[in-house]
Amino acid sequence: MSLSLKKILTLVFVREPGKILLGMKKRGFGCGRWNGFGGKVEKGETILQGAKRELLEECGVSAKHLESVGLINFEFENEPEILEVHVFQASKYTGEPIETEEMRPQWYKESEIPFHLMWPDDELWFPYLLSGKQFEAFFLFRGMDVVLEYWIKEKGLN
Ligand SMILES: Nc1nc(SCCc2ccccc2)c2[nH]cnc2n1
Repeated sequence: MSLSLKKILTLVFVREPGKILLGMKKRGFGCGRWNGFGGKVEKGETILQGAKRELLEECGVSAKHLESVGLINFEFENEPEILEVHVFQASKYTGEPIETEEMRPQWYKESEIPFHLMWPDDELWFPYLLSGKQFEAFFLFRGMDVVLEYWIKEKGLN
């Protein structure tokens, strides 16, 4: 069996009552879509440290404590590398979000999330994120716009 190539990535959502901070990706993977803040986990750092680092680098927000909310595996048809995305949320943080080369931050009301300008899977798992339900999910993509298959499971606290 082939070695499954996994790329470990992070995704962080900053929360205020009734609102969520999204960033417009200005370059690279997912460019042109609103998303959480995140990216690669570097050698020598934990996934949690990587998540905090990316949040700070991408919008200047410093989160002392991140809450783990989900784990999503993304597979793309005919590509060997699976993206394993660790999803977190931050409700305690310091710093006003600022625009960087990577991301343009904007607060959205939870009732006005711009799903048409986000990855097509997001509207499927956002209800878990917004309701604070921990979840695991899998999405098989054809290209960047079509979800061929998926599942989402709610996770009890271990
Ligand atoms: N919401 C969402 N995010 C991603 S990639 C998130 C991880 C990442 C990757 C690269 C730079 C920064 C952050 C997705 N891929 C396929 N559907 C998706 N949905």
